[in-house]
Amino acid sequence: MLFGTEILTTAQMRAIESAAMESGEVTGLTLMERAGAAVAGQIRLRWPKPGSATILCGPGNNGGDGYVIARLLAQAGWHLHVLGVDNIPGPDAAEMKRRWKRIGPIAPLTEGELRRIPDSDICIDAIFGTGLTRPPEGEIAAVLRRLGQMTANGDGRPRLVTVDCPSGLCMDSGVWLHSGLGDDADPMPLNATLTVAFDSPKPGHLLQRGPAACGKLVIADIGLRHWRERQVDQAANARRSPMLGAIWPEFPVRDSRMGDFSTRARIALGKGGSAGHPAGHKYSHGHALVVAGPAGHGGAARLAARAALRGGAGLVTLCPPSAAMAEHAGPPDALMRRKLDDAGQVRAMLTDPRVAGLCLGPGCGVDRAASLLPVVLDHARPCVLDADALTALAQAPHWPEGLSDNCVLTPHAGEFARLFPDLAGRLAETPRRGPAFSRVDALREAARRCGAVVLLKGPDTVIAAPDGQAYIHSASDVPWLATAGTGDVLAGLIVGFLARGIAAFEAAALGVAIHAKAARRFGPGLIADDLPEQLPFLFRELGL
Ligand SMILES: NC(=O)C1=CN([C@@H]2O[C@H](COP(=O)(O)OP(=O)(O)OC[C@H]3O[C@@H](n4cnc5c(N)ncnc54)[C@H](OP(=O)(O)O)[C@@H]3O)[C@@H](O)[C@H]2O)[C@H](O)CC1
Ligand SMILES: [K+]
Repeated sequence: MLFGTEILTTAQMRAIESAAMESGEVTGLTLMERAGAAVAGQIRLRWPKPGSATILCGPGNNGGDGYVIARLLAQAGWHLHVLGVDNIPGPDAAEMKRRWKRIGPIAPLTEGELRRIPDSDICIDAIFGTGLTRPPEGEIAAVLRRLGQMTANGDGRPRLVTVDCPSGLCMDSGVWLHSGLGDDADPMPLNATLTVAFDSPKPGHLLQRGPAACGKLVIADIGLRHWRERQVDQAANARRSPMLGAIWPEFPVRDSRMGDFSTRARIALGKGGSAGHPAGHKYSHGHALVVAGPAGHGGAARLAARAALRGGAGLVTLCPPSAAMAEHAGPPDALMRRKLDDAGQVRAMLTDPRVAGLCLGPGCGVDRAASLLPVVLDHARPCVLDADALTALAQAPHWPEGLSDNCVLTPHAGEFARLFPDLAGRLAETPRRGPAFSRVDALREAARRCGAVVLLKGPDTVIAAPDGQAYIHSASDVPWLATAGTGDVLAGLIVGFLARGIAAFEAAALGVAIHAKAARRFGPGLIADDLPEQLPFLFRELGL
């Protein structure tokens, strides 16, 4: 299943590029010309009136792209300053450098030179691309630092455009590589207006610092689709490289092999939802249980239950302890209530085969979650474990054993650190070499260890299944989603989808995407209560 597009690691990208060139059907020079033309084209699209540009060219093929851009912008009437490394790069970049030299000079790529030349309308960073393996140091680090200072105000002048990626960012993880020599030796994080990347997004464009560093991300087609599909399929068939996808609902679909988001959502929800059961009974749409906690803490579970209802579960029952029943007396009237005081009562409820999903955690209290958890896990019913259930799980004697792949864990960073302290520790280390340990690496390992689907929440949510399949969902454009209670809504939405019969990995992915879409649709000022109310409109817009 692909929502929108695949994500390629830098190693996969290199392999695809090599396969294309080895086929003899396309040369490296042609690919470089297409890459440079794509960037020059995007610049001219945004700034149609020729202006002034400073182009910084590094020692490898990223620098080669920079020389192509220089030639094409010069031909379009732009006034240019080109700075480059005094080396003999690989043959393609060397040829592009020669072609540029017939048009204009190359000044040394030094901080002093960058200070000397007058400010331009745009600076183009073609220093490092996917070939970066270690932190920039010395003169290049100083250049990058100066570039960061010059373009710190993302909307001011000069604007920063990066070729393939911001230089210094590890494209497999989205973190800046550090020399360990201190701030003055390390480049300042870049803050681009536009990044034009080639063929496919890389994890670093979407994870951690990537979205802020890249600015607007454009993926340019440079004619590698044929080789990409072949390589990705071969790797998947050989089970060498499990799929890493982007859930990118707003992103235009590149080519016909991939369904767009609404098509995928229609297929998934149609399977278990009303489209699949035209004369469906409420139980055929699934019965979800949402466990609530002690009196005074009922809001979180009610939010989750409301989201499960709006998400399309046929029936949702909220299960508070007897002492808290009274506080759940209000709307929605569609919500059933049933008291649940001990593990024996959960066991009795779960003997009903119509219970197709259970949500444990939001507002539950750690002790109560811990007392109910063994029975929930014993029944291996599709479930979402969130919030207090995750804290209880981390303290459980047999953790990380006992889960199954129809279970979704939805930790935020703190809960993830309690569940997988070693993985959280590795993520927190200062990255000194690329490829740095990424959130995708961490989540794949977490899901493999515990045998469940794990979803790490954040502006760059990562979801992984025990077989290694993973998604990145980038929601850096909806910062207003990070507000109290939105996680409870997400847990409820996923359990609603589980109850509809959707498999855990897909239910988690759909839940994350629809949750963010609802926030995007509502806009700033959103509170968690608003999210479920957006769902009917969204489903209608998606044609569900
Ligand atoms: N994807 C495609 O199909 C195409 C990509 N293109 C462009 O090519 C780059 C990748 O080019 P590559 O030459 O592999 O890598 P870079 O240009 O990013 O950099 C490699 C050179 O930089 C040196 N390097 C790496 N890290 C450092 C550092 N910290 N300090 C100094 N120098 C560094 C590296 O040297 P090594 O010693 O490590 O070998 C290389 O000399 C891609 O991003 C696209 O822009 C094609 O143009 C079109 C097809
Ligand atoms: K770059």
